[in-house]
Amino acid sequence: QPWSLLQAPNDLTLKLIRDPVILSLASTDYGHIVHDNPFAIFSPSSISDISLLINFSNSLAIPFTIAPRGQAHSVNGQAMANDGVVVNMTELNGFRNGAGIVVVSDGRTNAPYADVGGEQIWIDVLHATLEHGLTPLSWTDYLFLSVGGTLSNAGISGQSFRFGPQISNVHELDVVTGKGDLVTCSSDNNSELFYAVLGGLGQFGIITRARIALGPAPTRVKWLRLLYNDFSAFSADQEHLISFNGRNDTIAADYVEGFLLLNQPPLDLSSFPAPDQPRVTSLVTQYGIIYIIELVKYYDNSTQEHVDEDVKVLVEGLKFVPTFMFEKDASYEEFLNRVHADELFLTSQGLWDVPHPWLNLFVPGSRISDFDEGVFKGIILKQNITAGVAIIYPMNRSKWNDQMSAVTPNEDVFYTVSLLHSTGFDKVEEFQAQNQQILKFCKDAGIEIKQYLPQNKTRNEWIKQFGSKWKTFEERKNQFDPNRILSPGQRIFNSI
Ligand SMILES: Cc1cc2nc3c(=O)[nH]c(=O)nc-3n(C[C@H](O)[C@H](O)[C@H](O)COP(=O)(O)OP(=O)(O)OC[C@H]3O[C@@H](n4cnc5c(N)ncnc54)[C@H](O)[C@@H]3O)c2cc1C
Repeated sequence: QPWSLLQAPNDLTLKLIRDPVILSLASTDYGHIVHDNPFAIFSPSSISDISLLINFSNSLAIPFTIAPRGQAHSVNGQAMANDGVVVNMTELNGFRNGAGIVVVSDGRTNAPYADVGGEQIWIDVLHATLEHGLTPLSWTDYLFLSVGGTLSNAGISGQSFRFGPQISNVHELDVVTGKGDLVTCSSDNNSELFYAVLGGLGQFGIITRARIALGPAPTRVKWLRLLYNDFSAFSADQEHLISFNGRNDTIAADYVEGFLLLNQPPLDLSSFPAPDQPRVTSLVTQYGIIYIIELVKYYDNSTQEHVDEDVKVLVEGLKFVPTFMFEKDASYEEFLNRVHADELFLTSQGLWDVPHPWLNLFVPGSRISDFDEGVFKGIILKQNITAGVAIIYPMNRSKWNDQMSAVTPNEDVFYTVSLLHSTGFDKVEEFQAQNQQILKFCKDAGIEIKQYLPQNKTRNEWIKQFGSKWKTFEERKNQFDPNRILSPGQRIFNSI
């Protein structure tokens, strides 16, 4: 009943924007595929404004839906609210009435942390913590994402094998629940809400502050790429690299990811040194598909002396194609913020704000070779549409906490596979059809994948996605958002 909003108390009405231009901005996202029109945008100037809005919705006979919008870097309308209200979280930052970013370190006894507003973006968290010689431990590849947005999913990158996803690096949260209560929660205090919200797809409450674990910041990185023509050697080496974790942290890599290089236009080799590009091209042409391990070792003044030796030990015995190892040295920030350079370039070419029919999957380690055969070498290589950026790397399930809402395959090692397509508006359906084909292949082959940043449509698909966690997920919804008003764009409790 969105029109009831027009009878909202004055102090709320003033912050509800119905300007058509602003409304249209909130009806799109990084995917440019789904367009849900909100009734209004809400510009909170304090955290209690969010409580007021939720309380008002709950007071109505038919409540309206509410979607917190971080950076809207979702690709399937997850931060939209059709005929509901989109909360522009960024306003909390603008008015400086949110939690801001406060770094706490007494330098001696307690482990350092940062108290960060849910609306803050990770690049700002990085800058604020680096000023203290500190850094969060777990990252996403791209840093212009909001803290509330990534914690509602998991927040994964090449550091996850070692430190777990970002949701495993949070000590405490402030959350405005779907009942309008502002609650502080942690693993010891209101733990049900804490675990619900982490990976909870925005279903239980709006994160207004997160206490993030920090560690000493390195200053520089050794950044390596190793090329493989054989998938089993590639995946065995990736799994070998992530197995150092916990066994020998001094020589363990700090980041392990992987990419595909496919013999499909456009073959972008700009990240390889110019003199090497011809021989990389020959390799790709010869094999059709090349797998790349991307590996990083951090260092600083105190470890500079032996970092080269550490890297040598790390790559010893790895089975990449001889001489196809590329190494560079970069600052820690340049490495972490690497995707921003691509963003600036793509924006300058008009290729950033285009449709993104992405598919992100978690694949059980025991079936990753079948996935390679059926999907990479099968569906993707054989079809005549370009793969975009294809990422693949393993993670250790032991670093995930099963009490949290986030779901993973039920194996010690599982892989994230991200097919990050960007395309013209006329080609979206072709990519969506390919994504469906991949999901069908997994189903038919009995590969028990989980979607990351899930895009399920039916209730049954959601039940399957959450598996044994579905019952708890549903109970938590009843407990914290009984009127089912939060984040309707995920299409979970309003699915068909
Ligand atoms: C270029 C690019 C690179 C990416 N790389 C990675 C990566 O390496 N690793 C990774 O894990 N992800 C990655 N992502 C995905 C990204 O983490 C998610 O899409 C995330 O949701 C984006 O954050 P956001 O602030 O844009 O969230 P939004 O899209 O604004 O919101 C996402 C969901 O969270 C809800 N939400 C937003 N704020 C809050 C809050 N404060 N409290 C509760 N719920 C909230 C929304 O209602 C919505 O349902 C990438 C995305 C892009 C576009």
